[in-house]
Amino acid sequence: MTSLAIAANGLRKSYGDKVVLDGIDLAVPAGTVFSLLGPNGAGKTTAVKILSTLISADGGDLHVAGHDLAADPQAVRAAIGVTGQFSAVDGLITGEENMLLMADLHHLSKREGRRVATELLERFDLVEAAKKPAASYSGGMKRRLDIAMTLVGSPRIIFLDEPTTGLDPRSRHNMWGIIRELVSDGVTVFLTTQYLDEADELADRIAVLSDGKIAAEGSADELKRLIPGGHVRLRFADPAAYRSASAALREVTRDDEALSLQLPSDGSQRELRSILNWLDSVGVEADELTVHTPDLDDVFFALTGPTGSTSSTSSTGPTVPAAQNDQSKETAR
Ligand SMILES: Nc1ncnc2c1ncn2[C@@H]1O[C@H](COP(=O)(O)OP(=O)(O)OP(=O)(O)O)[C@@H](O)[C@H]1O
Repeated sequence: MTSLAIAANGLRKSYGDKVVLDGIDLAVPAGTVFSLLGPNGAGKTTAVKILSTLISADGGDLHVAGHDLAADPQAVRAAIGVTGQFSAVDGLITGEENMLLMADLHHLSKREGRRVATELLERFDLVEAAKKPAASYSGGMKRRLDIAMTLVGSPRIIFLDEPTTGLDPRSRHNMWGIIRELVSDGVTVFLTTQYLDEADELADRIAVLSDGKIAAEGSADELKRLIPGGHVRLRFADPAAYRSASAALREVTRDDEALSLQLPSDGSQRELRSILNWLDSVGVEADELTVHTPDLDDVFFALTGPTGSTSSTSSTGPTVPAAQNDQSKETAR
């Protein structure tokens, strides 16, 4: 038994001759947030539907909550919750009735069902609205109710398919708080989203799906380092220090007005140390050093561009004297 909540090896799915998932591998450690990113139609929902037993895969060795998806889908279903584009909320009945219905589906006793419903309605700030028809709820309230309903069965793994699409910024932030709380309770969250800032905020690991394959996978920081564009900016207050630094550094981008120099860098600890050592060795002190990494938008566009996967790995080190620029490209964390 592994500590992976979700493990997929060679997950395949086609519709007719359209290959949607072309043998992808996923490994989601228990108690973490994993985000599957991809453009429209990339296959995110298909992956969620397969892993949550709603549809079957064409191939692959798939385990969720330690159970083989093909051999024991019932056990998988008992361990998971799914919320997302296909909402389970019934608008004709009240929020409370929706919750109690869910409790019935999970075979909770009347008394236990009431207790769980009350607790979750409180937790999701739905007490005031509990006796009103769910159709009258705002988008954010409906999403909260949807997640509350999912939690009635105390799932250890939750699939959230684009949980904040269409929500206003405040509701999105509320939802992020809810997701963080779930994870702090030990729940594993499999999140699909088109919002890169959402993956950046929440996910421990992110996989970018493109053309049926995982184009890249890693933490948000690791992914940002995959593409060129990261740099370190050195700013000087003293024009003389600026001049000596720019004379000594080769291939930097100079900004004579701002007295700043820009060096290509992946922002890793090793590179920063190398830059700092070099500044010390030439006796120059910068007044400000800032690290600029590409954001996830840059990564997303580079990996899922119009021509498909164009993964490129930056091998540009800081432009420090060659003798000191000997660090490998492994990440510092
Ligand atoms: N039942 C189906 N029959 C045929 N094709 C399908 C079916 N379901 C999905 N597809 C196709 O599979 C591809 C992946 O769809 P999917 O809904 O998984 O993408 P997605 O990444 O979730 O997209 P979005 O962000 O738009 O929700 C799309 O090209 C879609 O048209």
